[in-house]
Formats: sequence, structure tokens, C-alpha cells
Amino acid sequence: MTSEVVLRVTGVRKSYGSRAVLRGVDLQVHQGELVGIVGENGAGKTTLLRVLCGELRADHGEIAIDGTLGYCPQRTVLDDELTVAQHLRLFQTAYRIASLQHTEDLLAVLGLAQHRDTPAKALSGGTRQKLNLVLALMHDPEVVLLDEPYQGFDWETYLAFWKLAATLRDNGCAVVVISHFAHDTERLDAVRRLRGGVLEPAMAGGRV
Ligand SMILES: Nc1ncnc2c1ncn2[C@@H]1O[C@H](COP(=O)(O)OP(=O)(O)OP(=O)(O)O)[C@@H](O)[C@H]1O
Repeated sequence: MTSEVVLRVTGVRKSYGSRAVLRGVDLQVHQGELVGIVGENGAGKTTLLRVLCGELRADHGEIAIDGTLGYCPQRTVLDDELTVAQHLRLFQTAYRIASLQHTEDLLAVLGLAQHRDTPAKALSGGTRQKLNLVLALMHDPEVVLLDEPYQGFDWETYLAFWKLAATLRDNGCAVVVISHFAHDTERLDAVRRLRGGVLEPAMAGGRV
């Protein structure tokens, strides 16, 4: 692959007290690459993404991100009293986005447009997750970290998500997705398994 490395992780370690979860994680993701991170429950996948996005500080190691970052956490980051539209306006201001056209496209792809005036507290779990994903992507980031972003999605939305992930990749975005399902690997360029606190060498995804 000749495209530029836009996410470079070198020797990242992270412990919670005496529990060493990450023991020297190395990872490189290129522009236009869709990479899956798999591993057993408790392997440290969420910890890794939280460290990569800066929510948690690594104990050791280096993280270099070249470009704007989008992060979709496993738990939704919504204000129950705000409607979908109010969330979008809030994040539009935070991201300093002039036009919401890209956001409207995301709403349409994920089937969220009809919930525009619904407060977050009245949204179903899967619909909250859709909004969580839109908020992570609406500024059209160059590097995207997604922590099981399709939890609670129905089948149609699950398929729409993977189509969206492929479009992001085809547009040059570097996408890292935590995945639990073996069949997701067919949709990925590469799969990395987190085991024993390190990422094992790349397994080719289905596209390669
Ligand atoms: N804030 C925290 N304080 C202490 N221990 C934590 C904290 N967060 C996670 N852990 C522990 O670190 C380990 C890794 O957790 P993490 O959530 O990163 O794993 P995961 O691979 O994402 O798991 P899952 O597949 O269940 O989502 C687990 O043993 C967990 O109990």
C-alpha cells in the first residue's frame, strides 16, 4: 500500500491500577483503509480507542494522528432533553461547520431524518446509537474511530452502516472499527486481534 499513514501508534501501554490492559500496542492505519479490531470481552479494545482519541492518557508510547478525528464511543454521549436537531446544531457550532448538507446525507443514509424533532430521551436504543454515529461523522473527519457503532441497529441499518464505512474508506478516510462479529471481517481491509495486551499481526480482511 502506497498511501500515507495517518494513524500511527507505537508501543502504547495502559494499566488500570495494577491491571495492565495494553502492553505495547503498535498500529498503523493508512488513508483509505478500513481496519477492524477484534478480541475477547475485556481484551482492552475500548481502552485502546479511548487512549487513541485522547479520552484516556497512555502510560507509555506514542500516538500520531494526521488529520481531523471522529470518535464514536460505545456509550452514547447525548443530552436527554435535546432533540436530534438541537444536538446537530450544538455539534455544528462545536465543529464550526458552515453547512449541514453532509449531516443531512448521514441522516438519510441511517434513516434518522424523521426523528429530527424527537428529544433524545424518547429515542429507541438503536436510534440513539444512530445519532451518536452521526455526531462522530458530521464534520467529515479524516481519521475515524468507531467502538461497536452498530449496537442495536436493525439489519437494514447494519447494512447501511457498512456501506457508509466503505464510502468513508473510498473517500480516503482511515477507519478503525471495533467489531465482535466474525462475519464483519469480510467487509474490512485488515483485521487486528487484541490479545494479551498487544495487537497480533494483521490478518487480511475479506476485501484483500
Ligand atoms: N475505568 C476502568 N477502571 C478499571 N478497570 C477498567 C476500566 N475500564 C476498563 N477496565 C478493565 O480493563 C479491561 C479491558 O476493558 P475494555 O472495556 O477496554 O475491554 P473490551 O475489549 O472493550 O471489552 P468488551 O468486548 O467487553 O467491550 C477489563 O478487564 C475491564 O474490566
